[in-house]
Amino acid sequence: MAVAKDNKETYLFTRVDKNTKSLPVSFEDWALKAREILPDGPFDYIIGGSGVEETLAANIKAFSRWAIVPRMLRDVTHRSAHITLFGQQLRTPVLLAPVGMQAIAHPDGELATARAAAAAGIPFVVSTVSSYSLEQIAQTMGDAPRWFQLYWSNDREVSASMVRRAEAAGYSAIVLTVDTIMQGWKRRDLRNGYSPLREGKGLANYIQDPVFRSRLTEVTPENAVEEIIRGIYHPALSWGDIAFLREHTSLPILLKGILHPEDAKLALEHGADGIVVSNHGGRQLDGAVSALEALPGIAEAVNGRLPVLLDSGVRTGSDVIKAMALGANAVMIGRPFMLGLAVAGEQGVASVLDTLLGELDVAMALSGSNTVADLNPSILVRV
Ligand SMILES: Cc1cc2nc3c(=O)[nH]c(=O)nc-3n(C[C@H](O)[C@H](O)[C@H](O)COP(=O)(O)O)c2cc1C
Ligand SMILES: O=C(O)C(=O)c1ccccc1
Repeated sequence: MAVAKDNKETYLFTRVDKNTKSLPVSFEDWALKAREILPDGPFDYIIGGSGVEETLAANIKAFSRWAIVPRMLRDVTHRSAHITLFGQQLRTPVLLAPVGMQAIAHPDGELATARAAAAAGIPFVVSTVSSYSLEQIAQTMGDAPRWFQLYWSNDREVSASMVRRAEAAGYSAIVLTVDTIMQGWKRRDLRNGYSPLREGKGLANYIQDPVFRSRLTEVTPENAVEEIIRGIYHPALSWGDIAFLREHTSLPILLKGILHPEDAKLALEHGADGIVVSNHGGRQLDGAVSALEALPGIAEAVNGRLPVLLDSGVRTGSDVIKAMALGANAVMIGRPFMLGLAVAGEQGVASVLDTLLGELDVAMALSGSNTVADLNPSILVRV
């Protein structure tokens, strides 16, 4: 078959012409490979959810309850999935969710993820509990887009200091995670006796922080772990704390972990610039509503007044389309890229992204969608 090299429409054919056998092409296949490579502790930590993993399963099932009703004969030659988010032009509506302690998957951890994200032009949301410091990660990314995820600290000055550092290092938004005021109940980790935080895999940002350091009598990994654990679980977090954060940064602030439409309205009232509809990938409150089920009610409550992102269960290009059609302005993925990282480092993350974006492009074409504006409820049916 004659196949033009740079022709987008022949994406799949050119791909099949290449050797596609070397790396997995689905979430399930990446998970099988990662299972072979990783010890039980890290594998279960990454793949697992809380409780009986009801919400973890619900996140996936929710996507099957919607079907795309494709439109035909719409000339999709010049389609594009680009979006504008906080003034930033992005070629796709996909971001890498904040995932902490990435050295448990691969020794290069966030540095590998950052390089793959930068190469793909996809924003990387760097976690507070990353294995490399936010400055080191920024250095590998040049001008590529990056956001910083904040875990609130009991010691507000530590939070303020981290946000200042993120701003100085070229991060362009702050994602405050509000669903992790304590750790979810994770049976797998209890069974394995595994705590990557305790093992010191998430210290980098703290150890580098001048305010945090000033709180320790002696800066040792052991002391740092104890101090982090004292500070990171913060059941007293309340709407009043958003004002403090607002005073300490001029960057857009997103609240991650919103599931109730009333909380979406409160986020607006308290000056948030965006929200992430998320149940933390089914890792926090088991039995919680799936993110996709929560989305339409939240989109309605927000009514276009601020960007709504979604994560938890996005696995395929069609999933991206469904979330966008139900009101998301962008989506984030967590476990999919972590499995790629575990199996093949930077190349693995790059491959996961390449597959997802390829699927999204084909799904846009076959659903008759030229731009993200075509991704609206008129192309979905509840099944
Ligand atoms: C291993 C792991 C670590 C995570 N660490 C963080 C974190 O540090 N901060 C945060 O806000 N969310 C964290 N999350 C949640 C993700 O940001 C995201 O909400 C979730 O992975 C999305 O669901 P998905 O894995 O089904 O794509 C973590 C998720 C995983 C799997
Ligand atoms: O594992 C997680 O999902 C997570 O978000 C987290 C929270 C606190 C410390 C380390 C990771």
